[in-house]
Amino acid sequence: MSSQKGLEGIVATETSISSIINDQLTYVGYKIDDLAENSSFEEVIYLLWHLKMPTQAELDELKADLTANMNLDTAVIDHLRSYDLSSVHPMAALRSAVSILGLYDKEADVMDEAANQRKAVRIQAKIATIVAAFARIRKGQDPVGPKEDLSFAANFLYMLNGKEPEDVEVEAINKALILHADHELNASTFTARVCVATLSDIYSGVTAAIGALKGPLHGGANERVMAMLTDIGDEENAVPYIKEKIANNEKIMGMGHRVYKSGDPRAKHLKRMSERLTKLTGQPKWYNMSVKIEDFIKEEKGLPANVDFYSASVYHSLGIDHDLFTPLFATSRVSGWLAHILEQYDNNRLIRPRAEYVGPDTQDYTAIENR
Ligand SMILES: CC(=O)SCCNC(=O)CCNC(=O)[C@H](O)C(C)(C)COP(=O)(O)OP(=O)(O)OC[C@H]1O[C@@H](n2cnc3c(N)ncnc32)[C@H](O)[C@@H]1OP(=O)(O)O
Ligand SMILES: O=C([O-])CC(=O)C(=O)O
Repeated sequence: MSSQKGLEGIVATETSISSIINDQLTYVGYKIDDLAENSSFEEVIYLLWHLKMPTQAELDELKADLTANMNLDTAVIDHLRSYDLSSVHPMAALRSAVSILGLYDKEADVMDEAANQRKAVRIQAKIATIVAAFARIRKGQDPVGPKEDLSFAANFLYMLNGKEPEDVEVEAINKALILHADHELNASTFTARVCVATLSDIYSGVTAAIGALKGPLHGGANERVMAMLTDIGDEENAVPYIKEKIANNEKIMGMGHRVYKSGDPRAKHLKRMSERLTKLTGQPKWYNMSVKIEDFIKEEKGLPANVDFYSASVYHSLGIDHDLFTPLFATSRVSGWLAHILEQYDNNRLIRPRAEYVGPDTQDYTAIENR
């Protein structure tokens, strides 16, 4: 029995939700480029959960359902207030808060398909509110509830900032939400599937997935990209800074990908958004710096920028706190996690691989006083 480190190249499940073939990403067969240019996040949620595009009536119903479920139980808000607001990372707050949500959902352990669909709507809606509410609470502000006539993207910004966003901001967040929604068997989605394949509940699956997304080799990279750009400071410093990191064998955040070798198809959309938004905000240096890093790493190491790289300067330009970048990723990716959880329940088998044992040979037990 031999192992494949990091399960590279292992096909662990079948899915009808998304695919990466020849470096092209599709959701249910629809190209990510078409969806990013033409669709709304709510339409993509529907697509991922039902494996078909919604009619107008179906879309309207989902939108209304999401908005109606965005409000949080006061017990959950009280919980957010009880955290150490000066030090708790918003991803840790989100992970704990989603677990808490499950405690207040009477259907948490009801396993039929209709109940799971209802819980999916509640979780998708409330995650956006938790991220926004926590961000406000830690600034000493009260949480703001959703507005009925706003889209998911607009409501997220409204609940975060307490004022209605500009069209350009809504467009950017809507596109970012679409681009991050699903990605085949990435680490957090696999985590969610492993968890619910034991027939554990949907809240456990999403909580586990948030934990996996938090790490810097996965979703946590976007916050670190911005930390790196901030550290670099100006365009002239970009290449010398990166050269030094490479010389020290350090990884450059937002660069490289397990699956894509020629390039991450989502990155070009975020790159264009970054160029536009950094110009609009009068801070083109974030974009220019990013391009220098991308070109250098491509040339030097042959590695492409991944989805996390340009999302950093996009979110920064939208005035979003840097430690909210990964929670924003989670607000989108939860749609994919939920789709995969429902798919896993639908055709379940326990996920239980084997390990190649490389420890010592059989050993004799020695009583503690003789060791
Ligand atoms: C949404 C997402 O999750 S996208 C990924 C977000 N994460 C990041 O951006 C973190 C930085 N990137 C990385 O750590 C990696 O590229 C990963 C984790 C994304 C994929 O990694 P893997 O497929 O496991 O490749 P692995 O880490 O084994 O790297 C292979 C080689 O490329 C190098 N490499 C990979 N990524 C980078 C990087 N970002 N910077 C510098 N070198 C890198 C490694 O050092 C290694 O070199 P070696 O063979 O000489 O030792
Ligand atoms: O798929 C992966 O390995 C990581 C990634 O890009 C994502 O989750 O979007």
